[in-house]
Amino acid sequence: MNERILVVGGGAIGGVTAGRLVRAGHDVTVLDANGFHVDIMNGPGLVLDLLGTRCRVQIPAVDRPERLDGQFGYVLVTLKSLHLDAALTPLVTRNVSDTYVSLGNGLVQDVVEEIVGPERLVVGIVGWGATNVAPGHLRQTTAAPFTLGERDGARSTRVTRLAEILQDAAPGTRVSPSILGQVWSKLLVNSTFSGLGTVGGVLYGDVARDRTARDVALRLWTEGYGVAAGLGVSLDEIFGTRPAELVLREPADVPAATAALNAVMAQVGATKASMLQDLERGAPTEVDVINGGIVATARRLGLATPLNSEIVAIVHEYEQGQGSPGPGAFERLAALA
Ligand SMILES: NC(=O)C1=CN([C@@H]2O[C@H](COP(=O)(O)OP(=O)(O)OC[C@H]3O[C@@H](n4cnc5c(N)ncnc54)[C@H](OP(=O)(O)O)[C@@H]3O)[C@@H](O)[C@H]2O)C=CC1
Ligand SMILES: CC(C)(CO)C(=O)C(=O)O
Repeated sequence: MNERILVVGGGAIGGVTAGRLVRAGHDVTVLDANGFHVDIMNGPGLVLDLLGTRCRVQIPAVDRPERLDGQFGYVLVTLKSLHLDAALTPLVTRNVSDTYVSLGNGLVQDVVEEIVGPERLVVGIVGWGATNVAPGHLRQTTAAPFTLGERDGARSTRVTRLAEILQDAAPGTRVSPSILGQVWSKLLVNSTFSGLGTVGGVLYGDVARDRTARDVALRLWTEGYGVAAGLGVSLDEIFGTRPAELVLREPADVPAATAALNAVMAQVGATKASMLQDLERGAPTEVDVINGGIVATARRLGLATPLNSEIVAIVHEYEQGQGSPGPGAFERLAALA
């Protein structure tokens, strides 16, 4: 079995994953569009702050697909959604691999599948967080496994072996027989806490500490949960919590839902949403596949998602330079709730 790994997008998630895999002895190449970042990977090596411990790792890297040689057993797709088409189409044309692993947030597996075809798709989600500090410098901020799966739930040889390999980057990595349940559970986390962290300009944990934001968070979660239920997806446990525990059906649910929310925060409270990081460096965000993914699915199902729609609108305003992240956004959302 070909175990060469190509990581496409050597930023926060891809660069940390590649660095950890190289340190564990795997055959890894990174394809990244940023030539300066690539030169550092090939030269002095990436500076990686791994949960408080700094190291430097050299990683073979190229800045364009024509510079890749041979075939790869796995292509790990760790790109922002806006770059998927430009990055993956040339790889498919060059037939570099039979397996592409979609690891982005939101409903990106659908976009990856469109480009690579259903046979070549493995779906994954990333439980841990990282920050792209600067070219050549990445920081892993929280620890949690990857979860992987075939769309049809099969425990194939390729996904089983990939989970073994990725254990070396994120211990606890596993194969799920219901990966779409995982994708949607993660989507609830991202739409709620990345959505609110981004509009408010705060960490996940700060959303839970702010009374107004916390109240909106539980309503936003409940809105997304209703869409997943409408779709018939059975949601998997995420960060040790069953998604139903954060749902508000009546006012009496607030204490238990708040306790469940705090349990999630105990694991990921230190996270700065990657959408917020994008806004801070003036880059477009992934809001259209995160909160926008929920809105689009809801529309197909005839469901209303006012809070998710408002987050999409607010983030687009910020992207266009109208306003900037701050707690005023929590009040704007609370007024809708
Ligand atoms: N950061 C996090 O904590 C988490 C992120 N995710 C998800 O993982 C995915 C990746 O996010 P993240 O690692 O933060 O993103 P980053 O922006 O840090 O990394 C993406 C990298 O891909 C490069 N790139 C852009 N276009 C291309 C291209 N055409 N070909 C090759 N490389 C390209 C970027 O270069 P340049 O910077 O020059 O554009 C950048 O180095 C996203 O979907 C995100 O939502 C999931 C869980 C956690
Ligand atoms: C860090 C993590 C995993 C939190 O859910 C994430 O997805 C993000 O910030 O984009």
